[in-house]
This record gives sequence, C-alpha cells and structure tokens, in this order.
Amino acid sequence: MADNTTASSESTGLKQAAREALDNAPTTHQRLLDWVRDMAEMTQPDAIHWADGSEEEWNTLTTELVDAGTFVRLDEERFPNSFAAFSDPDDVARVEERTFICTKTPKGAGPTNNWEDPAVMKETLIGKFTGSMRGRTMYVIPFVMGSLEAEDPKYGVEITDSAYVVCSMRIMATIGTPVLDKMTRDNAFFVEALHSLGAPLEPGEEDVPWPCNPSKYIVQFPEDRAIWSFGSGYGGNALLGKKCYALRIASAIAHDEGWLAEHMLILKITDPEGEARYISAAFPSACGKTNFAMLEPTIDGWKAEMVGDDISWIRFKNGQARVVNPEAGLFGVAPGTGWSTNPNAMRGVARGNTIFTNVALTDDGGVWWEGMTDEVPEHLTDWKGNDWTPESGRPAAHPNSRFCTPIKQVDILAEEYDDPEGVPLSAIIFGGRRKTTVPLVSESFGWEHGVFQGATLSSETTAAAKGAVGVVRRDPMAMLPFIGYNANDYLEHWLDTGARVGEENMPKIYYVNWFRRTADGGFAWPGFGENSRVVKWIVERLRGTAGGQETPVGVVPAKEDLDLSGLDISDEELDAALRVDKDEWLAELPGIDEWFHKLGDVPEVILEQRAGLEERLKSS
Ligand SMILES: Nc1nc2c(ncn2[C@@H]2O[C@H](COP(=O)(O)OP(=O)(O)OP(=O)(O)O)[C@@H](O)[C@H]2O)c(=O)[nH]1
Ligand SMILES: O=C([O-])CC(=O)C(=O)O
Ligand SMILES: [Mn+2]
Repeated sequence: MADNTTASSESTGLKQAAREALDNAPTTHQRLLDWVRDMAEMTQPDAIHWADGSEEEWNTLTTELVDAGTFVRLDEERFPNSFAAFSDPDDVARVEERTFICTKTPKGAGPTNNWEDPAVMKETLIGKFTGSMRGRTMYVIPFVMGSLEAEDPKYGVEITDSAYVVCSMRIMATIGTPVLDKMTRDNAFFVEALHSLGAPLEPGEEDVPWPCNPSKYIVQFPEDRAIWSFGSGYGGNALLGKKCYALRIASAIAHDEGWLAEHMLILKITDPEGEARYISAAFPSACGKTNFAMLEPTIDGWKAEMVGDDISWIRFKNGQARVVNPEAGLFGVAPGTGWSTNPNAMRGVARGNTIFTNVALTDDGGVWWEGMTDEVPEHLTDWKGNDWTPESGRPAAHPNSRFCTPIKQVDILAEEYDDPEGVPLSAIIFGGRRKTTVPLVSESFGWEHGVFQGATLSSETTAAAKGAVGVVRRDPMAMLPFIGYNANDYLEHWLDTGARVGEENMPKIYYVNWFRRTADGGFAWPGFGENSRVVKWIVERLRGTAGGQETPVGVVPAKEDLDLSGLDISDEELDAALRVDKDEWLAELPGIDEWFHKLGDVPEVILEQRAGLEERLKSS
C-alpha cells in the first residue's frame, strides 16, 4: 500500500488536505481507495472527509450548515436537534426527464426509461464532474441498505460534496465506521454512488445556501451497479441510497438474483385474536405510503405497526416470501401530514433529530405546512423566505416539502423492523390516485391477474416529481420512475417469480383507491385511519372469512362485507367508493391498450389478462 500511496501522491494534482485524507484513509479496501482517489482527481475537492456516522460528526456538520445559511436551527425545546433547509426554487423534486438508465443497448433500459450509451454518458459526465468539487469538501459515506447483519449486506459508498446529503444519509441509512469496517474486513462489493452539486467555488467566490446546477443528470449504470448524480441536492436525486440504489440499481440486482425490489411500504397488522400479518403496499410517490404505513386503526381490537414506509425488498426462501425495509429513516411528504391524519408521524418528528426541507417557518422557531394543524398560523415565513399570511393566496410550504426523521423515533415501529431475515409477507396491495373508475378495494383472481392489476396501475401525477400535476399516467407497480431495466422484462420477472415460487406460496394481491370522488367532487372514502376497515376485509379474505362480490375487475366487498361500525359515511359516498361501473371500465381499456402499445413487448400472459377483462366486462 505504501508504494501505491507515494506514487499517486506525487502524480496527482490533489490539494494537500485531500491527499492526506487519502493517505490516512480509515480502510484498506483497495477498490474503494482506488475509486475515491480517481473521483477526487476528477472532481478536485479542497479536502476529503471520511464520514464515520458519529454524533460528533453530525454536530459539526449541522453547525457548519447553520453557519452557511443552509440550515435554520429550530426551537430546541419543541424541535430538539432539528433543522429546516430551503432549496433552490428549481431543485424541489425528483427530475424524471433528467434521469437515465445507461445499459449497453437501448433495449436494456426499455421503453419507459431515458437511455444513453454508457460510454457516451460517461464522457458527458466526466466533463460535468471535472473540477465540480473545487472549493468544497468531498465526503465519503460508506452505507448499507438493510441490515449490516444480513447474509449478504447490500453495501454502497456515496461520494458527495453536500453536507446536507451526509446528514440526511445518516438518517436514511446505516452509515459510517461500522459499515466501513465490515465492508473492509469482508473485502465486500459495494455500489459506487457518486454525487456532486455541480457548484464549484472559485477562490473568493461567496457560497449560496443551496448550491446546485441547472443542468441535472441522475444516471444509473445498472450493469456496473453504479450511480452518477449531478446538479441536484434534493431527496431522491441526491440521497443515493434511496431511489437510485434501493430501487433502480436494486431492481436490476433483484432481477438477476431472483427477488423483488419494490416501491412499497410494509405494514404489520394484528387482529383482535393476536395474530399478526405483514402487508406491503405500492402507491406512487405522494399517494399515501407513509400514511398507510403509520395507520391508526379506527376499529376495535386491531393494532397496526410500521415496518417500512417506502421500499420493500422481497425475497423467497423455502417457499415463503419475506420482506425487508432497506431504509433506516423516513423521507416523508410534509403537506397533508398532520395531527389529525397521521399523529404517529407527527409524534416521531416531534422527538427531534429531523431535517425539514421546504416547509414554512413560524415566528417562534417552529415549522408549519398545509394540513399540519387545523388552525392556520397568522404569520409565517414561507419556503421561499417571504412573509406569508393566510391571505397570501399561495401555499406556505412547497407541496413536495419533506421531513427526514430516524425510523426508530416512530413509536408504532414493529420491534422486528430491522430483522435481517425480514418478515413474512401475506399480501401485496397496489394503489393509485384516481378520481373515478377504480373501486376502494378489489381482490385479484390470482397471481397473474394481480400482476396485470399492477402492470396497469394508474395514478394522477403529484408534486413529488417535476412536471404537470393531476394527469393520469400508467405506473406499473408504482415503479415507473424506478425500474432500473426494461419494464417488459420487469413484468416478466414478476410472472416468473410467481411461477417459480408457486402461486400458493405467493402473497395475495389487492388493488385499492383511497381517492375516488363523489359527484360533488369530495373524497368518497374518508381514508387515513379508516383504511383499517379495508385492511380488516383483506385479512379476513386471507383467512377465508369475509364475503365479497365477484366483479369483472376482481372481488369487491359489498357494503355488508366491510366493518363500517361507527363510520360516518353516506350511502352515496359508500356507493361511489365501491362501485364497479362497466362503462367507466370499458372506457379504461383504450388507455390500457395505449400503455401496452408503448411498452411494446408485454408478456403474453398479461395480454391474455387484458382480453379476459374485456370479456368479463362485456358479458357482465
Ligand atoms: N384523501 C386521502 N389522502 C391521503 C390518504 N393517505 C395519504 N393521503 C395524502 O396523500 C399525500 C401523500 O401521502 P404520503 O403518505 O406522504 O405519500 P407517499 O406515498 O409516502 O409519498 P412518497 O414519500 O413521495 O413516496 C398526503 O398529502 C396525504 O395527506 C388517504 O387515505 N386519503
Ligand atoms: O425521491 C424523493 O425525492 C422523494 C420520494 O420519496 C419520492 O419522490 O418518491
Ligand atoms: Mn413517503
């Protein structure tokens, strides 16, 4: 090692502090050392810091971020150890049109991803990253998604020039010394995750609170298991363990290794007899995963606990599906999360140690967002730093503002949430945001029909991604922006997995819609805690004790099949929530066909399911 160090110390134009950090690296993992050195030579940081994940490091970095104006320290009493950050107004969400899957051939990325030739993209990115960390510190963050005690821990190392990213990654994943030590000891494989804000600081240049670059690239190289992210400091663009690794790269790994990496929360539900079951649910971004994962049942005797709120890694062992939440934190949508809708999230956040991004500030050092409390404050500083009053006529918090909180602070967290083996999975729920057509809940006729339901899942777009809001789009398994390879192969992989493991061993599939409207435009179903009534029906269906009506789209509960005790809901609302309308569904078919046409190479089994649906509709 000594030779190597001397040689490269001489040969590179690295700043002395950076060179010293490399020479004194806390690891002997050669591939890691080589990669960090290469990235440092390219990005030319002033210094390199190996993140150890300690509290001391957090305190130093958060203090630096406060001094830099990136963080506002919140009132210590009500929001201990918590901070608010405000992004550049153009860096507020994932940027799907700037997200690329670079596989050897365009077919590898498939019809739903932006593709570029890996060599061409690398060249472009090298141009972008060259000197991109000048004047800044390069942080090296060893992390693991899922348990460090797992049989085959899924390691990653994020290199970033953003201290905000380091602090957020410390909440969202297990990072630092224990990870690096084990990775080094086992000389383990890790995913290379390179991130730069793309805002070098030239000598004498003053920094801004939220550096970023108007030219953004969120690039996955699934075949190399590598990520290069440039220009954005925000959430899913920058916290590379999350969507980029745990979904895009992991879905490609899962395809090769025979498991599923999915955009699903994990809910533990215990019935009045004390029997526990686990359910995963896939809803597109900002369509209710975190809320459903933290459900407070409104029916007697039922208990809900959380295992995960965003990502499920589902593996199959001895004919059993088991699911792991690979994350250690919540990156939750703030607006609409309130004491009345999601008290569990509110209590978790109130314990402190939270980073808020793009919420509004109250005059007494707290935070506020639309829907947090019924009472609206008289004066706020909005997420753009302007004075705000209820008369301002604009939201005080950005619609995609977020809280980033350690999962351990959620008091309804299931004890087994980080079991390296995962928990057994009984059911999978798909759901989207649809004003019409899709009933409150339906049960699939079987695995293949369930995969068809997932493949044709549709939802109105939200503020979680840049672009128009409220447009219906197909979002297979709520994974449209996250499938790291060809979507047709992804659907085939779902089918193959069911066939391999055996239908009788697979979780049963359900399809829900909390967002259907009545004629007057209001929500037909009250949602949130009341969704426990739907969960109860699902559990009773699994047990074989609940009734249901066979409809062309699946088995749907009749009013009598749902526990509606104590629920204030009119007959019109209930009918609007549960109705399967033949004409609405027939009108849905052209949209499905258009979608399949776009996919181009849809598995035959799914086309057969499509034909079956039309047949059932026409004969109903
Ligand atoms: N009407 C209604 N709204 C809901 C329900 N559940 C969640 N919402 C709203 O949907 C929005 C997003 O909810 P989240 O639970 O944060 O969504 P998510 O799927 O976790 O979003 P990401 O973190 O972006 O993946 C919030 O504004 C919620 O208030 C429900 O049952 N009914
Ligand atoms: O990725 C993000 O920025 C936030 C998130 O969870 C999503 O959009 O689904
Ligand atoms: Mn969420």
